[in-house]
Amino acid sequence: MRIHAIIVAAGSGSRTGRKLPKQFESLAGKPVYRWSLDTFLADERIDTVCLVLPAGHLNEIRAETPGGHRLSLVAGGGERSESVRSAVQALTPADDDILLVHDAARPGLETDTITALLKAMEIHSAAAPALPMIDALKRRSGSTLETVNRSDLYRVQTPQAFRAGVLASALSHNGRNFVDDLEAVEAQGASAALIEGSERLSKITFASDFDKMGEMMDRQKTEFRFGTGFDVHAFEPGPGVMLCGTFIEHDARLKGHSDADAGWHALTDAILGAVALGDIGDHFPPTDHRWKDADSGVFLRHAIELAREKGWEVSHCDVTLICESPKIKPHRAEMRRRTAEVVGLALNAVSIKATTTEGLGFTGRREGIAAQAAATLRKIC
Ligand SMILES: Nc1ccn([C@@H]2O[C@H](COP(=O)(O)OP(=O)(O)OP(=O)(O)O)[C@@H](O)[C@H]2O)c(=O)n1
Ligand SMILES: C[C@](O)(CO)[C@H](O)COP(=O)(O)O
Repeated sequence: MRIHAIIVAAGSGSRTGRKLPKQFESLAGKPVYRWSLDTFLADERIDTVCLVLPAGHLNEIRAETPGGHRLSLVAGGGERSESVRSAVQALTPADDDILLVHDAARPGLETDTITALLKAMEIHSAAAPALPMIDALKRRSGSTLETVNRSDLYRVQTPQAFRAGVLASALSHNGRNFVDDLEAVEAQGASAALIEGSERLSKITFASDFDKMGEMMDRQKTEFRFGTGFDVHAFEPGPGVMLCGTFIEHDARLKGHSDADAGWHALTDAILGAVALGDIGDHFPPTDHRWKDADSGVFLRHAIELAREKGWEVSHCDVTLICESPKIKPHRAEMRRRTAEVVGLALNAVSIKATTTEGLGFTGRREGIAAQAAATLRKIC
């Protein structure tokens, strides 16, 4: 089963009263159509994206749109339903594939909506985001008004999700233009779910909608992740230990392939854990001679760089060192300073703590040191 996104962007946007079709106007830094295109392309669950354009814009948009083999561009028709038909024909999906049909004029698409639609599609053959009616509804009849019961009425948005076989047959058996794609399958009695829509998903229809939508797109969303790490190193004879980038004179050193800095190893794992990129051993195997006696700052910086490549920044960390000796407190300020420097954080976002295990276990018997760490990472979406 494959998942295909169709973005219809072949309309003329006549109701805006502007010359350029609304989907090509710039909004909060990029063309309107690019917002949902980028959201679909960034989503690894989506196998292919089909962007439907006015025939006259195909070459220009092809030149300025990245997307590789997952993106195809198709010429649309005179009505919205014709544009959807062109995309379905070009994609040739299998009957049980999922199609997500979306208006380019709704730039505020978020991944959460795609997730909710795909969940609904586990039991339904169609699904769409919808909002309840919040204003009173009236029907005019001559000079009098009649109140309409709004309890079962909804404003339906896009993307609208379908089993491809259901939508393809509904569109091919009826050549007319539908208000939306759900209308095409409603006549066939398909089971349809409504998931929670949002104001951010509103459509740009009139010129006045640009300002409202631009403000919403400017309001960026911050996503947070939290990771944890744990590490242990045994003592062996030596002049002292390296912990959180700080050398502490002691009657033993920590045994390890690298400098055995258990504090920074736990922190490295917390960062890798937050972004689900495996663990320190995957990236720096103890069998690799390059890491013999290595400064653990190299591991920490590498984890931060890997997270950064995926758009994540470390915003806080908290390390707990577990040992009877050496005493950590006199070195805590230096450990925080070194950690803040390497991770690129303000001092007040770096916590280093220490505890004993009250003489119990291997740390209590002074056989080694354990460390655990937590890290918060944030991403501006
Ligand atoms: N022949 C058409 C008509 C519309 N659409 C797309 O369908 C979406 C929703 O339609 P609507 O808001 O009605 O767009 P327009 O038809 O362009 O607007 P207008 O009715 O004001 O001309 C838009 O992304 C639009 O580009 C399309 O791909 N092909
Ligand atoms: C497809 C649609 O956006 C779903 O809400 C809506 O039906 C389009 O209507 P319009 O009259 O073409 O704007």
